[in-house]
Amino acid sequence: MSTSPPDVVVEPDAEHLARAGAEALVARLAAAQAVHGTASVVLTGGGIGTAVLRRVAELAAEPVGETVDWTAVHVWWGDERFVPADDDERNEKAARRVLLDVVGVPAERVHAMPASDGEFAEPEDAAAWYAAELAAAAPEGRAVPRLDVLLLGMGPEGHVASIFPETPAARDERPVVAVRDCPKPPPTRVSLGFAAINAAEEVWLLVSGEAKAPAVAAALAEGATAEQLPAAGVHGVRTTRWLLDRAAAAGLPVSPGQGLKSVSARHATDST
Ligand SMILES: O=C1O[C@H](COP(=O)(O)O)[C@@H](O)[C@H](O)[C@H]1O
Repeated sequence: MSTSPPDVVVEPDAEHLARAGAEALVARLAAAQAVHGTASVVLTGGGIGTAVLRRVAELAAEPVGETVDWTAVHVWWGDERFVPADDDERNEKAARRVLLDVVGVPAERVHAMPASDGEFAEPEDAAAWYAAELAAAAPEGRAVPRLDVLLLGMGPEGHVASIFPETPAARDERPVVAVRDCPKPPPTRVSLGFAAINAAEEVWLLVSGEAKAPAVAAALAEGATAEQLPAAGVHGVRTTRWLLDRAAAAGLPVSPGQGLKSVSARHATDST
């Protein structure tokens, strides 16, 4: 499938990145609601991903944030740690605390991945259930519903969601996969696979810090396969956007504006 080249947005530091990401997300959700009545977002865990959600919650109290009707937003997750529901490692727990409970997304629109102390004892069963949830929300014959924005963090080795390099998840063609023996703790997880991630309208990778600069550069260069470097294997149907701070962008071969397509998040507009 041919996809347009990624946009690359570089902000001075993590704080500006979180602010820019939050502003862009609010604008995107508002635009999707203007067209469809509802919007859908796929959340990520991680440091900068959670910082963006915190900034979105702060924006919600400002006029610009009021452009989103949070009762009409569907929330999904890109990956989750298969631990008890109240474990601090849960991506869901952080998202609820910093954003969802603050802005009041209705429970029926919050599509959390199962926890290990819930209905399913095995992550494979949890993954199959989440795949069925996605399919139930999708149009006939499709595996996933319209996902307006899918947020991803990235690890220093290039993992996205819980797809780690050279692991079974990186070779799995199912929309949702169970992850065991994850190189980063906790070891048991559930993750969207490439098939679901790459069905999203827009995929935004939020990356901060110099430790991630080599993987950012490798993912944006030609050559790496998705199995070797999962971040290189993700893209949106319409848009793929890398939101970086200067430290994470340090390994890019050319500075934005001199070869890479560079846009300001503030000016990222919806063309739905
Ligand atoms: O384990 C995970 O890590 C990534 C990146 O986290 P970060 O703290 O290095 O930004 C995150 O995107 C993913 O959702 C999470 O489960």
